[in-house]
Amino acid sequence: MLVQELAAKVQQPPSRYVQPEQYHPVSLAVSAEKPDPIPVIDLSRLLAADGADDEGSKLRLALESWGLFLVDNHEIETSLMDDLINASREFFHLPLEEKQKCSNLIDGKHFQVEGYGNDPVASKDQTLDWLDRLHLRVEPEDERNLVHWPEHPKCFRALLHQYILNCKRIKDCILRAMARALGLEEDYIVAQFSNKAPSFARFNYYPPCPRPDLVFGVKPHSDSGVLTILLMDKDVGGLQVLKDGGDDGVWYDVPIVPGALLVNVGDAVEVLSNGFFKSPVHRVMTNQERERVSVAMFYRLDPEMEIEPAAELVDERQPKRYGKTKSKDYTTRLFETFARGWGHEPMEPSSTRSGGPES
Ligand SMILES: O=C(O)CCC(=O)C(=O)O
Ligand SMILES: [Fe+2]
Repeated sequence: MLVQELAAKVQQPPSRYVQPEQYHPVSLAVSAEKPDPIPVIDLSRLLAADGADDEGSKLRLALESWGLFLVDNHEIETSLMDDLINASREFFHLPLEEKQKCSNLIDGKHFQVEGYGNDPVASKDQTLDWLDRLHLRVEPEDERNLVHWPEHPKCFRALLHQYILNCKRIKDCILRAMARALGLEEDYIVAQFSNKAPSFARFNYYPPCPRPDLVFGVKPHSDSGVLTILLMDKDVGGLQVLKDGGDDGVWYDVPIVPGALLVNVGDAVEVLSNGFFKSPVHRVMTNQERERVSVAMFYRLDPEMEIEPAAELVDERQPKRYGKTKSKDYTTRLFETFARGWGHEPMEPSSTRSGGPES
């Protein structure tokens, strides 16, 4: 059942949405105090940077400590971001029959990654998250499956297309700056993308939830790909990031900064950087009164591509922390661990990490 329909009916979340006690959203430490605030990086200054100046070192520090940062001065018009969020909200507010035209179920039964509906469910023991989604493969452009792209609101497709073009530009700038910050050749990360590398737009819709103390909007996970660019609801927060990993980690609210986008690295960058850059564990809290909408752009490598730490970042002092893995094997492990309840496992040498609801 769609969470939106459920939310309109029930006073209490059904047991399938209630987290086991040890994972209750409130039983984990949350801190409003930030050791160092999540940085806001100015993209135009980053572009001009040569890696040694302020913005480049700010980026490096952000990715070593948080694994994420906010970015402004990115040249996406505020009106485009607002219109896309509004069009997404409008889509989720359409009658069910209209939304079902984009359904992610084939013949009403078999789940496929693209389309509108629930997140995939791997087992009957899986605790479910309080959200619905519209998931679209947006690149390569000639492989777009327009049957899943909403026809209403009328502006939706054009806005999304415009937004994708802008995000691609931002993604490439950031990946180049990241390579510079790691001391690698500027195109090192960009060159890992083949023209078959897929990217996805994921529209998340979180209806109000009667028990934010028991239910997650999205349970803790890390994103498996290379980079995620997130456009957040301007009015309703909920995203939190875990600092310093492991059981002793502390959760911090990601602030809403008007006009800024959130960028986080995924597991693939953690591997390529030999662990210098962290793929952050994050989660989404629900809200009792207000719905929330977000749009995530996920950039992934070609599923057949093998990745491993850059040779330049491995030496006697910094031994290789991850083995060689096929990109698509992340996707498989991602979904298995996420379904088990905690979409992240402590890193071990030569193992891969996994997480992320983006499958
Ligand atoms: O809605 C958000 O703020 C984040 C969602 C998220 O983490 C994801 O879609 O992977
Ligand atoms: Fe995520």
